[in-house]
Amino acid sequence: MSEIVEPVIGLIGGSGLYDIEGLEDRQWRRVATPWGEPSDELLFGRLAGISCVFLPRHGRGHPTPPSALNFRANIDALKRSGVTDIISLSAVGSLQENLPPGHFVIVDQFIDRTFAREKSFFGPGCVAHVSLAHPTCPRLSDAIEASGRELGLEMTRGGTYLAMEGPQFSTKAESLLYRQWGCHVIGMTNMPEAKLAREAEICYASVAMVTDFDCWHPDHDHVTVDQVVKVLFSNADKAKSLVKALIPRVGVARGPCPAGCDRALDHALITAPDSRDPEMLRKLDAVAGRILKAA
Ligand SMILES: CSC[C@H]1O[C@H](OP(=O)(O)O)[C@H](O)[C@@H]1O
Ligand SMILES: Nc1ncnc2[nH]cnc12
Repeated sequence: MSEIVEPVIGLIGGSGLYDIEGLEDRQWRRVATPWGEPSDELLFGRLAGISCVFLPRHGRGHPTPPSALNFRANIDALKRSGVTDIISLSAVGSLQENLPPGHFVIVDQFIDRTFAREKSFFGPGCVAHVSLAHPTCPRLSDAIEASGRELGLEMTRGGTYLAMEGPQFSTKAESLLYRQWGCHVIGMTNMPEAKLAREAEICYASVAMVTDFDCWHPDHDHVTVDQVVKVLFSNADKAKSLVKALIPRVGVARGPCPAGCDRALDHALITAPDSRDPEMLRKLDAVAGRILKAA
């Protein structure tokens, strides 16, 4: 693959981010998927002439908790809409002293402790195993870092996001354990989102915006939603500036992803062509269309 691609940027807005300002030709549209309903309609528009698609992760008004999110429908809907790059914007708790509320972390690793979610597009009738050694896209993360530095945001490049099931926040014992594991931030949503983006061959990067110190810190109150929401709004303003700066940087026509995110399925399918379930293949039309059409 050597062609030049015009990126279509997908933005997944987490808690506190239910809209994107400054989009031209804005249109909220329902996108149907074989995996069910996404969290909400998708907002289509252009920013600096670049095509963007925004999805509020929990829906407008935040009706949907983390465990009830249809992650497969969300990622499929973005893929089906032509999205090449996903920037996830998320509220997180901090597990490190040097990452205070208001700080942004460009996540590069995850530990997935979620257990009540559909985590793959593949399954009986079409089995695939993609690599997740490096679950985020370095090219996209470079662009986020450059834009964040330009804006003077307090930002750290690299960090491990502990994905918990929720909806309750962690116990102190859990929080201390995750610190021992070397995790930097904790949230409830980036998994299986990042896994599914990889299966769908979409570059994925995550901006984790710290709202609290979870419950491990001896000098801070334990996390509450009130406390999170207080910080959320100032984080959301910074996130909106970041997005505005970032889109022209990510949106330039470019070649294939140097890390291979856009070719993740090249060596992942193991089910022999004549053992594949046609119904399953139909559902995979958007996610794995590139590779299935070539087969
Ligand atoms: C309102 S605090 C807990 C909530 O916020 C985070 O969600 P998101 O990543 O969509 O910003 C966290 O993971 C929880 O779902
Ligand atoms: N402390 C925390 N734990 C899990 N998810 C969060 N989102 C924001 N703060 C959080």
